[in-house]
Amino acid sequence: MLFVIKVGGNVIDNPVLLQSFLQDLTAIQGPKILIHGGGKIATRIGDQLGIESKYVDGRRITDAATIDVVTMVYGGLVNKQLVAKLQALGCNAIGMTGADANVIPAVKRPVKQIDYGFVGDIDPARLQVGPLKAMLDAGLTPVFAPLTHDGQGQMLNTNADTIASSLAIALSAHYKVRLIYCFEKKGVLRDAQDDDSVINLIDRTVYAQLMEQKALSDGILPKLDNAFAAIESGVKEVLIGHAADVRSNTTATVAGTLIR
Ligand SMILES: Nc1ncnc2c1ncn2[C@@H]1O[C@H](COP(=O)(O)OP(=O)(O)O)[C@@H](O)[C@H]1O
Ligand SMILES: CC(=O)N[C@@H](CCC(=O)OP(=O)(O)O)C(=O)O
Repeated sequence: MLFVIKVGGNVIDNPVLLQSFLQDLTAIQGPKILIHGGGKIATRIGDQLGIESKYVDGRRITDAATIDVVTMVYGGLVNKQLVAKLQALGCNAIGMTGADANVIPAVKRPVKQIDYGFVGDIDPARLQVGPLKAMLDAGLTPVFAPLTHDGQGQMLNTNADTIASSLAIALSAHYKVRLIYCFEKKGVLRDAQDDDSVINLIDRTVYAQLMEQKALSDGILPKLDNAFAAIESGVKEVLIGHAADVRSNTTATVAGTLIR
């Protein structure tokens, strides 16, 4: 079993939670890949540089100044700090973006009503997973920043949840894959205000009901869309849960929300 594990910006921003998450990750035996976000950190550093973050429907508009900020923050600061912390724990991590070894080629999102700027859309069928297999065979743990490239020298910003599901889909041709989304809630909640209202299982029918009840908003929506894309494209298991539950989520006794 290959574990493809995504950790969000709210966990990365919490030093205590992050450290115990990285310890748990290190303890997971067998091949694993980490994908990290960091949207909140990019916003904070952008503010410090006088580059304001702009969003449409909760999605970042990545103009020329912003792609430089996110390349520095995701590909540099966050990625290298995670790699260094994992190395300190004895996990042989190797930092990656989608440009490295050409693992994730992307196309700049076409401009329709909204110009998202330098945002990359991915086709999982175009991913080059050969170099990743070689890294995993060598005992390395790839750590991906949410960045891709257009093959013509331009870096692109891609949502970390989407990178995780695309990698999971592409690797499912070679491994039995469990995709685990780790964030700061115990799973998908029936009531976003009640941290204990975790829904154990979500299928398309339940998803439609939750949408109708307006129980879902913000960042949980792309997470669920990406989770369904994965489960419908060859990924064996998809889980959404708390970062503190990552170890049990690699066993048979899962905590959080199972997607089916
Ligand atoms: N029903 C729900 N269950 C869980 N989270 C929800 C729900 N509705 C809205 N959310 C929000 O979605 C957020 C998760 O998305 P996001 O912040 O993008 O996570 P990450 O950075 O880990 O990818 C949660 O922090 C929560 O505020
Ligand atoms: C295009 C796009 O949405 N890119 C995201 C990438 C970071 C991310 O996904 O971070 P979290 O997982 O912490 O939310 C952004 O710049 O916000």
